[in-house]
Amino acid sequence: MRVDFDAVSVELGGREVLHRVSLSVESGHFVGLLGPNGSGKSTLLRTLYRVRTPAGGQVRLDEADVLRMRRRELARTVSVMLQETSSEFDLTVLEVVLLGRAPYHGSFGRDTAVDLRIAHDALRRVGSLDLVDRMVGELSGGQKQRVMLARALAQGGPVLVLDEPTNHLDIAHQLELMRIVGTLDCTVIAALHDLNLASAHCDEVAVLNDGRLVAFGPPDDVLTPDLVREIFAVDARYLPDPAADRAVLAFGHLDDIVTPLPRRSGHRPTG
Ligand SMILES: Nc1ncnc2c1ncn2[C@@H]1O[C@H](COP(=O)(O)OP(=O)(O)OP(=O)(O)O)[C@@H](O)[C@H]1O
Repeated sequence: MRVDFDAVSVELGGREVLHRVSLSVESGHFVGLLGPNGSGKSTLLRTLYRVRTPAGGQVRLDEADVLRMRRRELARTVSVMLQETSSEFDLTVLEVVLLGRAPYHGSFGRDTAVDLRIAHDALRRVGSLDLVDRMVGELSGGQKQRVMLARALAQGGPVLVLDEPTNHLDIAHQLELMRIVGTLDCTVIAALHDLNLASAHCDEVAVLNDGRLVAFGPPDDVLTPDLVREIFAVDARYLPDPAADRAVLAFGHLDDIVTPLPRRSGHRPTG
């Protein structure tokens, strides 16, 4: 399913936090949404699952305006990996993952055998089936995050939205999450902070700065050292990674470049 943000503007607290953002995500593509803190990534994602209503512009799923879709239809179409909230602390892992099946039930619907199978499958895919009977409130940050991915997978829509999905994960689970997401047969939009992770796994990246879209395209075209320097205010350069047959971004403080640190005589190499 194709996702179109068409000149989307959002006002919050009397301030325009998104300014006419236009972005088209092709069906089946994995797009990384990048940008400094406060640049508007979460707000843009929220317009897609209708937690924020644009002051101007339109968000479309194929040709459908999300504001005109029925809530249940939207929930069956856009799966969202949320951060867990305190309301889930008293539920078991299985109960939380089954919440992803709610859009498929009537008001008093019960979980079916199919729902249970889908929930168990989702937990197996994220490597968390062993947690199935644990209370969510007792889990570590990374364990909770994998459970929330399982819930989004159980939701099963053709569009998947992830907001900083890897911030609690150790490096192995970061790579695993990106691998799982990359193999899904759906359109994925993920707010990410790790530029190398985005570069290695996304088809395209979109860069926001101060509520405006400043670049969109394949990661290698977009994430130039100049762009990274300008938008993220850090020094950036590519270093070869022969094992992966690609280059990776390395970062440093801009100040270190402008004003090199004085050499400390005690640490001079000998010999
Ligand atoms: N409820 C709100 N009321 C007023 N301003 C808000 C509200 N929510 C967010 N903002 C502001 O909107 C701007 C964009 O916030 P948003 O959370 O979308 O950024 P982000 O790029 O996701 O940031 P981060 O990387 O820190 O998660 C920020 O300046 C933020 O302070």
